[in-house]
Parts: sequence; C-alpha cells; structure tokens
Amino acid sequence: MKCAVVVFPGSNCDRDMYHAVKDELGADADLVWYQEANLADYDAVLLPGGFSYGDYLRSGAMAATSPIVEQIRAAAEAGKPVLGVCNGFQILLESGLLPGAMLPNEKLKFMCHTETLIVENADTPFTQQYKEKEEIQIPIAHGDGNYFCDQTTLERLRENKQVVFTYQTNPNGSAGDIAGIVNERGNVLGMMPHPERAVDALLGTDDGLRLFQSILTYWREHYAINA
Ligand SMILES: NC(=O)CC[C@H](N)C(=O)O
Repeated sequence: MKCAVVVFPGSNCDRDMYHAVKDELGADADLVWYQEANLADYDAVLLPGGFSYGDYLRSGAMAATSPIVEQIRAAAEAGKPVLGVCNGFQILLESGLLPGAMLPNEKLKFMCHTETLIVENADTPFTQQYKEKEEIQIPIAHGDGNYFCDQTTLERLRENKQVVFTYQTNPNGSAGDIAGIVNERGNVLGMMPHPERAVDALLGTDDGLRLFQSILTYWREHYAINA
C-alpha cells in the first residue's frame, strides 16, 4: 500500500503522519506537495493537520479551493481510503467531501491534550481493528474543533453509522459529541483528534496505530493481489 501525505503551505503534522505510516505501520509513503501531487499513483490519501494558509478566512477554506481537491475527490470516488486529521478534516468539510462545518471551540481557546474517544463504528476501513464502544486515548490539538451540522444531518449521520468517534467528555462543543465522521460510502474519514500522535507507547498512547493498521488490512483485503 502506497500512501500520499498531502502537504499544504502551513501543514505542520505532515511529518508525524509520514512517520506513523512509514515507520510505525511499515507502509510505503511519500510526502507530496499539493501543487505537484499525482494522487492516481497512490492507494490511500492522508491529509495531515496544521494551519493551511494560516487558517485565513476559516480553517481549511483556502486549501479547499486548491486544484488538488479534485484529485482527492477522484480518489474518494474510486473508493480509496481518504483520511483527514484535524486541519485535514477541516479541508474535507470545506470541500464538501464530508457534511457539516467546523466552528471555533466553544471556550474560544486552543486545546491541546489527550482525550478519551469512544469507537462508535468498528466496521469501517479505518476502525476494524477496534471494538465497538471501545475507549481509546488520542490527543487533540485545535482551535476550531467544534463540529456543527443541522439536526437533520446529525440524525442522518447517526442512522447511517457515519459517526465513527465521539468524545467521552466533549471538549469543544461539537454537535453530538462528534470527534470523527465518515462519508456515506465509508471510505472518507475526517477526525479532529490526532491518531498519528498516538502510535507508540513512548508518546503516552499507541491507540492510534490500529487506525493505520485497519487501513492497511482493508487495502490488503480489497486491493492487494499478492499481499
Ligand atoms: N492541529 C491542527 O490541525 C490544527 C487545526 C486548526 N487549524 C485549528 O487550530 O483548528
């Protein structure tokens, strides 16, 4: 499995994402500059966290107008796993690949600490290595992590099992305690917490590693010929 870690001006979690998949997971990975990437060459697309375009206008809003988004959309339509973490999630929302929007945290403060998440759906390409309702420890680090959607969308997300992670204790005011959602097809995941910062016990938790292992297992089961 070959992963593209897409780097935008202002990304700052790209190397952590690369380290997680390359060194901890043992998959092939490239850091690809958003203006030069050819995502057709990759099996999975990873959008890392950070402050693309300095969070001007709204977090993720400017990156969402970049031509690379059409390639990300094509990867999603081809059924490839697409993961957006934090600013990557914000870009997926701003580009309409996932429903809803991100507001500033309820307390208007940047928050950076580890949260307990509940795995609400363990039957996605990103979560099959977890158990349903399992509690996992994953760090957050964001100023705009207050997920918003209207009531109809929230009900639809719940009915379709598109809510993948919730916070045990809601840190930012997110609707429905949502920490991460998938698209209807299930192959595009956006989440505010950072699994790439939780891939080794030395970091305080390795609960994020199974998310990447899940992607690899999914890819092997669906796409690999000899794996
Ligand atoms: N770690 C991140 O990706 C930060 C995301 C974002 N720009 C925010 O602070 O809301």
